[in-house]
Amino acid sequence: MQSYSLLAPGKINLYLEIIGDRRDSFHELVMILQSIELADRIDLKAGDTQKITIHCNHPQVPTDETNLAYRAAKLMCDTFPDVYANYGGVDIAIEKNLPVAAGLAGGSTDGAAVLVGISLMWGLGLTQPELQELAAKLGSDIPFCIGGGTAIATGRGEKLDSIPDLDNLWVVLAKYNNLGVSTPWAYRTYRQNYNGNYISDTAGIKTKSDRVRTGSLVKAIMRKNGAEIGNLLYNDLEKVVLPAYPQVEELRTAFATTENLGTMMSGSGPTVFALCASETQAQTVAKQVRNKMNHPDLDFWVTKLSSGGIQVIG
Ligand SMILES: C[C@@](CO)(OP(=O)(O)O)[C@H](O)COP(=O)(O)OP(=O)(O)OC[C@H]1O[C@@H](n2ccc(N)nc2=O)[C@H](O)[C@@H]1O
Ligand SMILES: Nc1ncnc2c1ncn2[C@@H]1O[C@H](COP(=O)(O)OP(=O)(O)O)[C@@H](O)[C@H]1O
Repeated sequence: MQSYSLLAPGKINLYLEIIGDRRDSFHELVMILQSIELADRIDLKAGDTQKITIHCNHPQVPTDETNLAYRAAKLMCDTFPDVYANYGGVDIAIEKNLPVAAGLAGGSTDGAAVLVGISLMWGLGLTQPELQELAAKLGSDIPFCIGGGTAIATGRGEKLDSIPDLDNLWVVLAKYNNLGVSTPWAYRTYRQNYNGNYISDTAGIKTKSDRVRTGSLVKAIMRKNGAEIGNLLYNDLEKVVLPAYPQVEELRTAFATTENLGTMMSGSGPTVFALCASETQAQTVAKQVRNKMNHPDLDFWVTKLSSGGIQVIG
């Protein structure tokens, strides 16, 4: 087939602990990543000339070689040059439904969809581990985006262990539409302020000596116990993003005054989310926070947690 349409879901971080600083300029992490149903749509087709082209309906998304979808296509062209020569260029249309620079892996999931789509379009038959190995070359969150669901991510975020998928809960997302947080800035600021927390140095990684606290959250996820999961949400990057963006802290406080399972910033932010037991609860939380904040630039989404990653829809 010469064209494919794919859904590229976003993610939230149920847990993000920075446990070390690495010599390769990345941080050593323990995360629990969770797909959501809110997704971009990617339409791929073979181009007429040996070129990669990107179209996107969102003005803040670059359509040049910095787009992660472009970089994913380029990686496939460079890795399989003979196949590329037979198929001509790649034409990519991105329908952006995920907010941009939001901590929801918007660019990463588009890149993941392009890897999956090109593998199908060129008949490469790459397996999930093979796709994830390619994905790790593009960004730390991209291997997760391929398979999605619920996973423990370690290393810089690219080493994945699946745990039973959580798809029985709902989530409200809120983000100021004129505010984005740069992921490199968030980690750099963390390094500047919290580097002293690391005490041992093994194999080029300075690590904290105290134990990672994901155990109880994993158990709560296995039991699908929403109340426990909500109590155990955690994100180290809140320590740098909330003080620098008081309006995000205010939003988080507004969420905390409503009836939900738990609230947290996702990834490097600035999206704040609340986990909810049902769609009705999620709609009520969104309405209450919208009324309380009464801010024209604040956008809300109600979506469900999802067990799926990149999905081929046509
Ligand atoms: C913070 C998280 C949480 O899931 O997501 P987002 O908020 O971006 O969605 C991820 O760690 C983001 O992963 P991703 O967006 O793929 O980051 P990358 O492109 O690999 O890295 C961007 C930059 O962030 C810093 N970085 C990233 C990952 C990591 N483990 N340590 C780091 O220090 C590095 O400075 C790196 O150059
Ligand atoms: N396909 C893409 N979708 C969105 N942003 C992209 C994409 N490719 C590159 N970018 C760039 O990546 C930056 C971070 O956006 P995004 O991936 O949505 O956020 P995050 O890393 O917080 O999850 C954007 O400001 C944009 O310049």
